[in-house]
Amino acid sequence: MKSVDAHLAEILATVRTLAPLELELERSLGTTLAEEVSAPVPLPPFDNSAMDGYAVRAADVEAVPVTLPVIDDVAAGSDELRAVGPGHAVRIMTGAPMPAGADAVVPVEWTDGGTVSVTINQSAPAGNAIRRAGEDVQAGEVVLRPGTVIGSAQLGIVAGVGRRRVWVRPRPRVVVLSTGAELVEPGLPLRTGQIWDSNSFTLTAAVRESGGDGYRATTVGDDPARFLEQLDAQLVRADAIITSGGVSMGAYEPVKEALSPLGTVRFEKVAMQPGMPQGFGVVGDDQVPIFALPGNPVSSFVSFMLFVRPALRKMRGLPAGAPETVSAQVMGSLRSPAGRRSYLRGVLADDGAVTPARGQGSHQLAALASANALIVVPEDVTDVPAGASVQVIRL
Ligand SMILES: Nc1nc2c(c(=O)[nH]1)N[C@H]1C(S)=C(S)[C@@H](COP(=O)(O)OP(=O)(O)OC[C@H]3O[C@@H](n4cnc5c(N)ncnc54)[C@H](O)[C@@H]3O)O[C@H]1N2
Ligand code: MOO
Repeated sequence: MKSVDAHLAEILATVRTLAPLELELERSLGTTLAEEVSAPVPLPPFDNSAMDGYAVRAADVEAVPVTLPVIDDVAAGSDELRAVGPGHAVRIMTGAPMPAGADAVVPVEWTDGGTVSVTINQSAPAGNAIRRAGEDVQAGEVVLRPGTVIGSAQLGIVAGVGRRRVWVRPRPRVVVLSTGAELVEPGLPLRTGQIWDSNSFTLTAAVRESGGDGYRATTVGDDPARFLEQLDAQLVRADAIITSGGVSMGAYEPVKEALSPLGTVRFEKVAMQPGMPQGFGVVGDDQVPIFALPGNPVSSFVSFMLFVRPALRKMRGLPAGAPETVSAQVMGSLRSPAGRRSYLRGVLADDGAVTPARGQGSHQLAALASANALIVVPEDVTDVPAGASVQVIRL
């Protein structure tokens, strides 16, 4: 059997980092920056007031109380400014440019709030409540480097330096296609032998959580020809395809039957539990990577975490490898098949104790939903006693 590490290595060697493109700022959330972004001007661009109050000469408010004439009113955005002469005050708002001559701002709370003249009750030292030009960023300074994932604050600074469009590696578009004649859309009634399709929802959501744009395609039954038609229709909008089901040893395995003859997708047994049957390869003229995951709900989810998620990171231009693990102490005994690496579901507490979930079957989706960690049991270990130290992957 192929090892988990060898399978991941093959996947990472096959998938390519997506080419950069220039996107409108609004569409760049969750993408990876592919250029250096710098500020064309200093930020703030000019000295300005940090508070609503009065711009004065500090020397004029050393002895208080003092009453000064208010010679002007400046709001943020004002561009016609009168200089503040000795003994004068200018009413000023937060963000408004400092008028020439003034070297301090007295907050309105320290005054009587007058508009013709103002009585100041507390001294303000030179520089008080002034935000200097370039205090955030100098002109020409780099604010974001390539490889940065654009979140809300990063999107904000791109706008803040005046950019409308930005070069990024896009979020990978991933089409999720589940197969199985027994599958029914949630919301519709079940007949004997049917189950509601959950995998396509789980996997599409997992794509989104992993920084991709997941598209859930219509489920296909057990007919390989129908599967190929649907795959063909979806390829135009996909940077990667995920299928679920139809990859093991049964009589109706549409994914395996449809893809094996192409010669570009391999179906193998990977030494893990759950998730042993795996298909991976490329399809179509553009050699789109395809992950043919096993149909059991826990198996497809675990396969996604181990293989698809790192691949999506590589496509996004981010460092990619096996999921990180942390040490934990297991609160019950565990069993694992010899020669296979197990990923058992557990609840990891803040104190580093991990409690195995009640159901460890590949079909026990509720137990997966109750878990927040996968407990990793190495290939050469078959019994883990309660209290042992284990490695876990946080979900
Ligand atoms: N004789 C053997 N039988 C099986 C083997 C084997 O090695 N020899 N492997 C088992 C393992 S391990 C797995 S995992 C499954 C993988 O099966 P398939 O990928 O072919 O998936 P299906 O047969 O279509 O379905 C398996 C199971 O999962 C349910 N399912 C499928 N799709 C969905 C979905 N979208 N939402 C919810 N549940 C789904 C399906 O009803 C089946 O119960 O094969 C074992 N058998
Ligand atoms: O390997 Mo299967 O994925 O255990 O249920």
